[in-house]
Amino acid sequence: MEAAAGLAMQSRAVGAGRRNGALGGDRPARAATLRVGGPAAAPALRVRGARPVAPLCCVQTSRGHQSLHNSVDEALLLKRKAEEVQFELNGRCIYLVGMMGSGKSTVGKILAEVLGYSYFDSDSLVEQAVGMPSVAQIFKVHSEAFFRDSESSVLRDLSSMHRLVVATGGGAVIRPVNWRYMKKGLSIMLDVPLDALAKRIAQVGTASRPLLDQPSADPYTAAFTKLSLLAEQRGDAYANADVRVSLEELAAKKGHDDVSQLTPTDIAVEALQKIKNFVTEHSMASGPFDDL
Ligand SMILES: Nc1ncnc2c1ncn2[C@@H]1O[C@H](COP(=O)(O)OP(=O)(O)OP(=O)(O)O)[C@@H](O)[C@H]1O
Ligand SMILES: O=C(O)C1=C[C@@H](O)[C@@H](O)[C@H](O)C1
Ligand SMILES: [Mg+2]
Repeated sequence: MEAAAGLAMQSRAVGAGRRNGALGGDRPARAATLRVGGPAAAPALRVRGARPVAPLCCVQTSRGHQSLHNSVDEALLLKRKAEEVQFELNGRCIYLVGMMGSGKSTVGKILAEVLGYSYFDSDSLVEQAVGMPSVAQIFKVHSEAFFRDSESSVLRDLSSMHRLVVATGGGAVIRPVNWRYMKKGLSIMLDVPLDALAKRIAQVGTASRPLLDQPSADPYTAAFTKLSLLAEQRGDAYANADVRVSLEELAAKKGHDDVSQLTPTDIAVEALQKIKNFVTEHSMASGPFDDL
């Protein structure tokens, strides 16, 4: 099925083409072939506690001081990591994969902003292609199989472009053909403990996530039970990702008791570090990472 064949995309330029990388890394996303109707504007880069930066003399309490410094430090670290990886990334797209609620959209927007890439959410693109307001409705009116076909078409179309960060649907990993598309770029798996995922999802309810929506159970239990099953079924598929960011490992490295103490910026910084390691190893093993 070709629900997305007429996919109309306008690359929402989150600073696309704004930053320069060498080796053609400043190539703008090729949006001409695709027009996304009603693109969601990416929010400006948000770092925990960051506000329009007031002069330090205006910061009154020591806590405020601390928070401002933390925010500035985090933002600078993020920027430096992005600069380190930009050259070697060479315009290659980044695909975020992971379970529902793992932070693909949140981290994806930060990465797009700091790398000067455009950000897309594949679920939103499917909704636009099909002409329905939600994935839940597509599942209900059509079927999961119909949604999956459309998702593959969207990923195929995106795979011909450059300088994109794509937050994929949680189940995009299950189809081998999708990996053929995503392997044209670099994939990052966000590995989040199931308990943390279920808590995040329970906060907003399960209605927007048709695979988790079981009216008989409370949202946490419904999410946790189904996510456990999906994690077991999809473990191998997620392992195809080039890079894995484990929140448990990152929290331990930073001396936190719990993954909830990690900010999206912490996770984005770690993702950039892992990307850097991957492209460096890849270049050393098989020549420059520039076979776009
Ligand atoms: N590091 C984090 N710590 C705490 N909450 C987070 C973190 N990252 C994201 N969240 C929250 O978790 C929820 C899910 O995040 P997000 O939408 O980014 O995940 P996703 O993987 O894109 O999910 P979806 O399955 O809807 O596509 C959101 O409410 C978001 O604000
Ligand atoms: O994990 C999944 O299978 C899904 C995740 C969401 O992002 C949507 O793509 C849809 O609800 C299916
Ligand atoms: Mg998302």
